[in-house]
Amino acid sequence: MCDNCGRNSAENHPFSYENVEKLTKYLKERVSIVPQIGIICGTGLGVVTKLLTDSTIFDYKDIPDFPVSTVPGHHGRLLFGRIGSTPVVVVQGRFYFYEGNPLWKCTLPVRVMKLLGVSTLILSNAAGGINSSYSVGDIMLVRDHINFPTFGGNNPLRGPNDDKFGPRFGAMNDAYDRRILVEAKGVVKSLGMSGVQEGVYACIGGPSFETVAELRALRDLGADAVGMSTVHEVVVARHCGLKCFAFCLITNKCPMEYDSKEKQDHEEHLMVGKQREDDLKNFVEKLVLRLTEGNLA
Ligand SMILES: O=P(O)(O)O[C@@H]1C[C@H](O)[C@@H](CO)O1
Ligand SMILES: Nc1nc2[nH]cnc2c(=O)[nH]1
Repeated sequence: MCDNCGRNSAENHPFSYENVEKLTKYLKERVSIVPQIGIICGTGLGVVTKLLTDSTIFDYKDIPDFPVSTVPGHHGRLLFGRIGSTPVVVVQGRFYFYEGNPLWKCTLPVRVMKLLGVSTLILSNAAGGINSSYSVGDIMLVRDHINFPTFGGNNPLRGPNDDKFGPRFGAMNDAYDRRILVEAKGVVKSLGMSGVQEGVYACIGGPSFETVAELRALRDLGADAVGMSTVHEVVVARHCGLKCFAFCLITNKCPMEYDSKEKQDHEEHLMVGKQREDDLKNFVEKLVLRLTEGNLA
């Protein structure tokens, strides 16, 4: 039984194929673009929306049955448009577990994107740097993740499985598409971008940041960066067969020592995003172009 809504089957569940289809129909009736690539913007990373031409914008509050965002600095918009000639849909404003949302709701936009026609998902986030060689403003290409909420059973796929989206049990050893990662590294090289890393992203539930002991434990378990999002979306995206690529903007160095002067602060994270805006915009633009040209999207 689903402990979020008390239902025993996927039928009529708010995340059921039929209900997501209904929600998607509302959008399809109002926009002619059929998006190929979906982009989820992390905190302070909304600059990607400036790349769009031919755009149609929906506020979440105007889409029937769509959740709304509550986090400061976050828009709540779904944007359709083109980057170059590639049709895309951009989710600007996530839904977080720490806001009190069940994980199926946090990940609803992923299923909506799937039914809109998306085949590849680009996800971004703001994250704290755990790896001691990382600096504020670095970009980390995600090789893999550690999904801590799932260790405790908090998985967005918990509850009745809707086979129309994907199987009950799904592999996650190929969560991040290797070929897209290679292309992304090619883009970094061609743009001459500095401060780019590759590593493992760990997700904790938030909203409180980590203690020093927690950060040391994360480091010892193999995490290079830590945040509060992305992994749930990747789980749901892989379940319904979307290819995934993710990157983090390292907005702060995590305080690994008790006398550390580093302090995690949401407002500062937003500012770091602003400082790296141009690089991030160019990176996403070139990546989308390359994926389209190489038939990888
Ligand atoms: O959407 P992301 O993962 O970028 O958001 C992170 C996690 C918190 O919402 C916030 C903390 O500054 O940024
Ligand atoms: N959990 C977590 N999320 C972040 N988002 C941006 N920085 C951080 C951080 O240091 N920890």
